[in-house]
Amino acid sequence: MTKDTETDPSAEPGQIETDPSVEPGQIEPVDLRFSEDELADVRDHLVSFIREQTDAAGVDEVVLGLSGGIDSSSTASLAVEALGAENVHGLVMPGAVSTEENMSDAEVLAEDLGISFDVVEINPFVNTLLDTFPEAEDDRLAVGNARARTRAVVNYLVANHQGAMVLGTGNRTEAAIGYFTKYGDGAVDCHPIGNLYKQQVRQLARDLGVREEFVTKTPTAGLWAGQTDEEEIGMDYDTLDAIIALHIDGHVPAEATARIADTTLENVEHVADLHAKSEHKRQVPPAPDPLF
Ligand SMILES: Nc1ncnc2c1ncn2[C@@H]1O[C@H](COP(=O)(O)OP(=O)(O)OC[C@H]2O[C@@H]([n+]3cccc(C(=O)O)c3)[C@H](O)[C@@H]2O)[C@@H](O)[C@H]1O
Ligand SMILES: Nc1ncnc2c1ncn2[C@@H]1O[C@H](COP(=O)(O)OP(=O)(O)OP(=O)(O)O)[C@@H](O)[C@H]1O
Ligand SMILES: [Mg+2]
Repeated sequence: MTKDTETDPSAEPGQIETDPSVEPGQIEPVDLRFSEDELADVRDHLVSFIREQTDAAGVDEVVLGLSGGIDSSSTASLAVEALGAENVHGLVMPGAVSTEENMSDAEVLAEDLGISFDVVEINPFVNTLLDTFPEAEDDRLAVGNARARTRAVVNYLVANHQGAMVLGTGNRTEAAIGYFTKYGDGAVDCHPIGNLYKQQVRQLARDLGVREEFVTKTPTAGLWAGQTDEEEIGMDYDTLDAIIALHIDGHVPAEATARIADTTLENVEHVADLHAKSEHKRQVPPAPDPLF
């Protein structure tokens, strides 16, 4: 969408900085970023949320998986602000398809934050599963989800043993379309950034001082070799954010959403379909109403 500086208050100089990822002349995305004051309030709010959650659970510590990606980097940074570095523990869990770059970035992030971390190789666990069910070996989704669920087992082993909570790293964009593994990366005690769209996560990450190369790297679930979120979902995150904010959360009709987001009606309908089909992932598993 091209910005109308006459009518768009967010385009006024000084209020919101230009997104450095947008090249001059490139179409600007629907801008969901906070103003400076809003961002400061949101950051405080998320830090307070982590304190409230740990207080309510009666724990001092949190653990979380560190993937080298922006979601875990931002969540870990918020946790350090909320609880202090000594109360945050990272788990770096390489598997058969993790890249060395991401795994070493995860360690760099932990070192930047001054938090303790373990490196846990998940291959032996996943291989044991595949030795038992060799017929699943070529099913990249089933195996990829097993990787995500193995990481959840490790998170909870450490959290139980240390008397800690497991912090989730899910954001609003992923939640809205069910882009997470049920009982994998979705198996956590709370999601501090769970109501932020991806572009707001990027904005917060920069504000928290996360390294720019971590903020701008291509998001990947890392479930199979070469996987990227945007390729699997079929559109870029800025478009996805816009469709979710306008159509799913804002109830703007589909055709108006396509116009405002400068995208196709097919993309809007695809996102609406993903949203509807993933409702079960955002709910507690159902049981029949009691008859008596
Ligand atoms: N209506 C319904 N009510 C109750 N259950 C329903 C259901 N529809 C499907 N199911 C069940 O749900 C299960 C399928 O869900 P699930 O096992 O999660 O699997 P599924 O959603 O098929 O795959 C996970 C997706 O999340 C992506 N992901 C995973 C992990 C991390 C990230 C990331 O961003 O980093 C992304 C991954 O790339 C993939 O696209 C099946 O058991 C299916 O039968
Ligand atoms: N190799 C890994 N080691 C430890 N944790 C992991 C690993 N891969 C995934 N995770 C956990 O699963 C979460 C979900 O992955 P997801 O890709 O959505 O987030 P991210 O990697 O932090 O950010 P991005 O979306 O930019 O890739 C991660 O934030 C992290 O907590
Ligand atoms: Mg990732």
